[in-house]
Formats: sequence, C-alpha cells, structure tokens
Amino acid sequence: MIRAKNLSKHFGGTRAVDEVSLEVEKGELFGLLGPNGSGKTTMIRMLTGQTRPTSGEVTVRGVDVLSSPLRVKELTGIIPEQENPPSFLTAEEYLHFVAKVRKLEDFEKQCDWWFSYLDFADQKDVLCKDLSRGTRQKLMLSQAFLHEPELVIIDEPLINLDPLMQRRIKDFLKSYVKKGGTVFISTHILEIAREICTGIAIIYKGKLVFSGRMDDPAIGSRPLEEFFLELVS
Ligand SMILES: Nc1ncnc2c1ncn2[C@@H]1O[C@H](COP(=O)(O)OP(=O)(O)OP(=O)(O)O)[C@@H](O)[C@H]1O
Repeated sequence: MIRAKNLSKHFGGTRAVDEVSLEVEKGELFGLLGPNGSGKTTMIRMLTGQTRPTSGEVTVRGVDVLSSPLRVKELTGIIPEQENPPSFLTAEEYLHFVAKVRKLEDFEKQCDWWFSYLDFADQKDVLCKDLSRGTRQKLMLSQAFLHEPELVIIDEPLINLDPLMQRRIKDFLKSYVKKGGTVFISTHILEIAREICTGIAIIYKGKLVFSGRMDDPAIGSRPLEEFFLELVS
C-alpha cells in the first residue's frame, strides 16, 4: 500500500526526515510514532504529495507520488495536521461538497450516518469557522472516510476529541481495517498505538529507529513507553 525508499526532506540545514524507508501492507493499522519535531508531519506530507522530498522514492497504492500527486489524493482519504474545513461553508455543505468531488451517489444518507455516529448532527448548519476544534476534527474525519477509500492517512486522528469520541474513532479504525481497509496514522500518544495499531515505525530526529509489527519480540510484552524511551533518549 505504501512504499517509501530512502525518503529525505531537508529544510536548509535541518534534516527533518533522513533516509527513511517504510513499507505498509494492506489491512494494517500502522502508526508513525516519534517525539515532537521528529519528522512525523513532514513524512506524512511527503507520503500524500503535499511536500516534495529532497531525495528518495515513494509510492502509494502503486502510484508514484512524485509524478502523480493528484492521483494519490483521488485514491486515498487524507487528513493533514490541524487542517480546517472552509470557513464559509456549513458542516453539512462541506460534507456534501466533498461527496460531490468524490463523485458519490446517494451521499446524503452516508453524510447523515457520520453526523449521527460522531454525534454532531446538531452542528450541521453551523458555519465551519464557528465550530469547536473537536467538531472540526469530527468533520475532517467524516470527509476522509466518506468515500470508503482503501487507504486513509491521518496526522494525529484523535487530536481535540473527548474520551467518548476517541473511543468511537478507535473502534471505527479497528473495524475499518478488519473489513480490508488500510489506515496510516501519526501520533505521539503511545497508548493509542499500543491499543489499536498492528504495526509501528518510530522516528527520532528524522531517522527511522524502529519499524515492525506490534508483536515484534523486540517490543515484547513490556509497556510501549519503555521501548519508545529506550530508542529516543
Ligand atoms: N516548512 C518548514 N520549514 C523549516 N523547517 C521545518 C518545516 N517543516 C518542518 N520543519 C522542521 O522539521 C522538523 C520536523 O518537523 P515535523 O513537523 O515534521 O515534526 P513532528 O514529528 O510532526 O512534530 P510534532 O509532533 O511536534 O507535530 C522540525 O525540526 C521542524 O522545525
């Protein structure tokens, strides 16, 4: 689903991502972990065609991201970090707009399902600029999954969500991959990764320091925090 080979991004003298190679298979719920400033967002931006790598190769669902970034956007659901929906549309208008861009038919039912599942039907007619941060995140999650893409890439999926909504999204993500979807998330919340991810990669100062399945013997049964701290300190 995702193949990155020796991917690097430099900003002047800063090596935000440094020669990272990764493979994510179909059906995985894959977590990209790392401390603040370790390169997670930059990595996601390269995987989704939002930032051009300094060097390296990346394909998503077999499509070369560098030469066909728009095709990658068609094939995947994406939520960039702290992305906001357009201020001048209501929540419902935005979701309907995305459904039309994604060429969905009979989309009103699907949109209503999301409003109800994430418990924000009462905010449908509110302008996006007036939604709370958590509700904006609910809307962004809804738009990413609306067309049921085979692959969804989310930078910090649970940001700004209350514990009940975090539970609901975690359950949704687990069931999505059980049904054959693939989800790639970044997070610095280790309990989320321990609870829902099937595979993880850890980056530190731009370099990949671990990549493997959650049941990798190197992690064992110890708390993920212990393993993580060993690698990043
Ligand atoms: N546009 C940019 N220009 C210059 N430096 C940048 C730019 N974007 C990111 N960086 C730098 O690249 C490094 C990695 O940043 P990045 O945002 O990818 O980290 P992150 O792991 O997502 O961090 P966080 O968990 O704090 O969101 C940081 O040193 C950051 O300052």
